[in-house]
Amino acid sequence: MEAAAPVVDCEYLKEIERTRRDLRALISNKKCAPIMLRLAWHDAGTYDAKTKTGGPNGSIRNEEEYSHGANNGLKIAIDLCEEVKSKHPRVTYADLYQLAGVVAVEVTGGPTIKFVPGRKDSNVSPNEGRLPDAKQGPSHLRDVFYRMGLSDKDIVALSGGHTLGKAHPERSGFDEKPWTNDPLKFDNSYFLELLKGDTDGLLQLPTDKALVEDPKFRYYVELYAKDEEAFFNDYAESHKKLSELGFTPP
Ligand SMILES: C=CC1=C(C)/C(=C/c2[nH]c(Cc3[nH]c(Cc4[nH]c(OC(C)(C)C)c(C)c4C=C)c(C)c3CCC(=O)O)c(CCC(=O)O)c2C)NC1=O
Ligand SMILES: [Fe+3]
Repeated sequence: MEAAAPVVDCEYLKEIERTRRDLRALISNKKCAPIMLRLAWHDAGTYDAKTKTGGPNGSIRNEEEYSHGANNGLKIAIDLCEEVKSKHPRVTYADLYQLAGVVAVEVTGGPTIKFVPGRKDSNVSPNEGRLPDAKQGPSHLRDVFYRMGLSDKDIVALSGGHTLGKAHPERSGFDEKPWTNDPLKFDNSYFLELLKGDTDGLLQLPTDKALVEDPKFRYYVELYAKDEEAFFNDYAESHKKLSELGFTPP
């Protein structure tokens, strides 16, 4: 059942700013920026541009969806967001999760991303299998991200979000390793590590390695490794695009 879109009036905008402040405190105090960023992507990354289904609509809060294999561990982030939601009930889950992703990037030193509120919640969860499979390569990445309506540049820029966090064997089966030496600092070090190749103690998924194997992807990896400002600008643009898939700002 589709809920109504929120009325984005002056009061809603003030509530969004109060929510942003609470998210800044929560994410800083609990050092949970990586999992909050992953939650925001996993809600948005189900979008299908052809059928206009899925996308940033808060549906990941439903057990049917957070129980999907690719979402293992995200109930932790959903429960942390519930603490904020209970203080700001007017804010939709769809807006809350995307605002959490924007704040997660900001508090770890990444680019400021302009947040446009107004997403409506949906209780309809897409079937499992819309998020990319980390064990595959370039053509799979293109299949999944093109389905969302995103580009090669978006794929590489968004993968740079792996500058934060680490894998957890009990969630994805990968070794408990970060991608970079400072998993709580948002910077372009992920791309420098990709070009270095394997380093003991650091993680590179097959989909990460795909970015240096494919010449079109590699062009952007080399650009972002040498120019952090170019990465920040492109990341901010791709992050906003992903967080607004299927959403027409009021
Ligand atoms: C491009 C393909 C891609 C794949 C296949 C992917 C897969 C992937 N991402 C992460 C963790 C993971 N992912 C991310 C940001 C992230 N993830 C993501 O891919 C999507 C959503 C499309 C799959 C995007 C587009 C972004 C962008 C910012 C963070 C911050 C963390 C660390 C979380 C933590 O520390 O708990 C894991 C380990 C989960 C765990 O064990 O806790 C895996 C298997 N990430 C990818 O980029
Ligand atoms: Fe990821």
